[in-house]
Amino acid sequence: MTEPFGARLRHAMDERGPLCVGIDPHSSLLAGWGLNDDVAGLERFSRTVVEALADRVAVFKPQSAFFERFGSRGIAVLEKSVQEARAAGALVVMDAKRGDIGSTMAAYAETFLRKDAPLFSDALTVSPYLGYGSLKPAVDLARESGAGLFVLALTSNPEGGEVQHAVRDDGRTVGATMLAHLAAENAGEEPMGSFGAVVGATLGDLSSYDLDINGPLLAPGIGAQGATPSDLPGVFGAAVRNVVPNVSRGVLRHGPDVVALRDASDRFADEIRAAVATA
Ligand SMILES: O=c1ccn([C@@H]2O[C@H](COP(=O)(O)O)[C@@H](O)[C@H]2O)c(=O)[nH]1
Repeated sequence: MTEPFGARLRHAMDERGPLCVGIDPHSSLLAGWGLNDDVAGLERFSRTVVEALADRVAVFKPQSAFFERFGSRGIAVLEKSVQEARAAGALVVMDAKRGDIGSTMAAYAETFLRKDAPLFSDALTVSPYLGYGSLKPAVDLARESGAGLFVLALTSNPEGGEVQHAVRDDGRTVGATMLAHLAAENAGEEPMGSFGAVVGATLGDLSSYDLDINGPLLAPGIGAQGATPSDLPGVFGAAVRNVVPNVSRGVLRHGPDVVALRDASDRFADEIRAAVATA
């Protein structure tokens, strides 16, 4: 029986630190690496990132969009990247942000969370904005497979607030409601539950939100979006121990040189460790 994602993630964070590096093959990055904006360039880029960093980061987060734009051949590269990263000992959070009515959500869950699926990943990002309950098939299959979910709660982009800060009839914001659903999923789990939230590192003081969901908080926004590791304690308060900070372009722009990629990743990892230690 596979250990649940929350436990596997906690061990990986304790061993390697919490940094999550994104695999985001933007066309501008491919160009910056001297690669063509084609499937061969995509493959070279992804393989280089995995080979350079799989022994040191806790988590990779491939951004599915950058692979999907090449159609079936791009998806084949994504499959290979996921499998190589997992085989090398890193956890993989697939950033595909799926969300749909429950019956379709079940098919998305089969795609990423069924143990024998070609794109099986340790966790998947999902959108709850068709209603949290629509995610139930993914929650159920994740539990069965020992996988996890990261539910968009308070996203890093400035436009997110019009939906996520909207106040409901019960006085809670939509984002707070998502956090409360996740706290319920994770109740009683040790060392932490497998159902995480996406909460942007860019958002400033979030002390009006209860981030204590007994699960991981995936925090994009460091680097290219302007947040820094030293912002983390101020944004997350006591919940910072459960934060998995994501950096994509901030690391990837240092490629294709493997040593430079490792140095950039190690620098972010050290700064994050120091910031969390002060909290
Ligand atoms: O709220 C969110 C949710 C997801 N993302 C994703 O994270 C990375 C961030 O990349 P950077 O290059 O470090 O800015 C990217 O894949 C986004 O789709 C996010 O930024 N914010």
